Amino acid sequence: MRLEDALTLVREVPDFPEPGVLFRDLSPLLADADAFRAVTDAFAAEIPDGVSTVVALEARGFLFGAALAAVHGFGLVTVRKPGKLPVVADSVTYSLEYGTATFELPEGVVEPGANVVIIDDVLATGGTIEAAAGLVDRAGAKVAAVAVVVEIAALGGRERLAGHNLRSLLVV
Ligand SMILES: O=P(O)(O)OC[C@H]1O[C@H](OP(=O)(O)OP(=O)(O)O)[C@H](O)[C@@H]1O
Ligand SMILES: Nc1ncnc2[nH]cnc12
Repeated sequence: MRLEDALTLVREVPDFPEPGVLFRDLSPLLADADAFRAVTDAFAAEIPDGVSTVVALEARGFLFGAALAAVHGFGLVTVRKPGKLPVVADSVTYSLEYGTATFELPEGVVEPGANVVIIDDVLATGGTIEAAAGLVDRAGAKVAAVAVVVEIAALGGRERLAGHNLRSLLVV
């Protein structure tokens, strides 16, 4: 399936999870095997040479990050919401379009000096990815690229992540 056809499966849901938010729901895209594969392959084409590791962000970033890592041969690091990891290297609290959250990085899985790519489903304000990039940076690794399926341009995430190599498959 062509990437542009796969991306037509992103669904818009008004007023979720709170009034005023237009939620971009990737469930229909994930449910279509050809579309999911097209997105996974499109991500792979965006990864710079020298990247060893995919850093995937809980929860929806896990889906795309794990598929990319498994199909295209990268290690996978999961950045998790609090209370899930038995051994935590570092944590950060951040705000996103509709609230605040905390991320934790597992101990001993980000190699200092490694080149990593951060994968998530949606870039909105950029708070989530900025927080994850901070964890990677403090672990001594390099964020070689950041890639998302959907970038919501009006929310300014790209500006907030200035200086990062940001790749978006769909800008809305
Ligand atoms: O650019 P931002 O304004 O930071 O928002 C983007 C983040 O919001 C969503 O995650 P959410 O925390 O809702 O969690 P989920 O993936 O666990 O559903 C989405 O998956 C991104 O991670
Ligand atoms: N509008 C939105 N749709 C889906 N995920 C989001 N994360 C933050 N804002 C979002």
